Amino acid sequence: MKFLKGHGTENDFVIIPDPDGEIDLSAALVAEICDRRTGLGADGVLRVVRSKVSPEVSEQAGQTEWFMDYRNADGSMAEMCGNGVRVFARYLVDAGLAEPGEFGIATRGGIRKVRLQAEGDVTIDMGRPTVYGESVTTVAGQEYTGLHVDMGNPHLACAIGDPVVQLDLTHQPAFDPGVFPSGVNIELFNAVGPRRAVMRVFERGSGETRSCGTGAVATAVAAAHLSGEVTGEWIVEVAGGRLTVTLDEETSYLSGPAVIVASGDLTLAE
Ligand SMILES: N[C@@H](CCC[C@H](N)C(=O)O)C(=O)O
Repeated sequence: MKFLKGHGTENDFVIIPDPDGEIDLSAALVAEICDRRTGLGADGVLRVVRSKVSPEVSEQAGQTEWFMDYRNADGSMAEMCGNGVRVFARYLVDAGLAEPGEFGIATRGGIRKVRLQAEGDVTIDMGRPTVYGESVTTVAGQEYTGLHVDMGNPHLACAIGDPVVQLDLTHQPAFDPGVFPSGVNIELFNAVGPRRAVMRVFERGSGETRSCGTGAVATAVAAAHLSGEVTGEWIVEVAGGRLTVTLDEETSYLSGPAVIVASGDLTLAE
């Protein structure tokens, strides 16, 4: 099996090209690949498959050539992955499978339009965030209130008073399963100035990661709600770098670096 490794602000992925949809990617195989000690190690897997051979996105096939089949490190499927789409787009362009410029990528959460050149940052139109009410989470015994934001996948973005760098995010934060029956990605952030936030994230299916694109947009939405200025540009600083989120009346955009760092052949041990 051919593979590549890439990351977007250190949210890292194993990319598996499977244009004709021939690989049976079981949850166990994904978990094995993503294991950081016994596998290649990654926050998730991006299977690159043509939309027309992917029954899950058959209604998007007329508009997009490629489907990002995203899996979390534990093998579970997710609807969307913002950094994943950016790395996926970088792979398509580097591999000559898409032209630099603008094109759409199919995801379980719908089509996402990307914009990129041969080099440099990758920008995605992330769609209009859906904002629900407040909900609570408990992190290391401390309860925090946040905003439930849907980016295609579920988020709870919490502005907290404690410095996020000091949080113990080793364990799964508690959340209300009545509000999030399929689990949730939890962002904790400090608003550190006008239109700037420092964020940490505990991702559903992957644990704490060094960045999360959908989480960065959810954080900007929650921070913007608190500030009262619901449109404009936000810088979201994460452990792995810096993302720019732009909110307007209609939609949201996510920009940042996305790079491919390695490639090889993967032979599975017996
Ligand atoms: N890291 C991603 C989000 C990946 C999916 C998430 N863990 C979920 O289960 O919803 C991003 O960059 O958005």
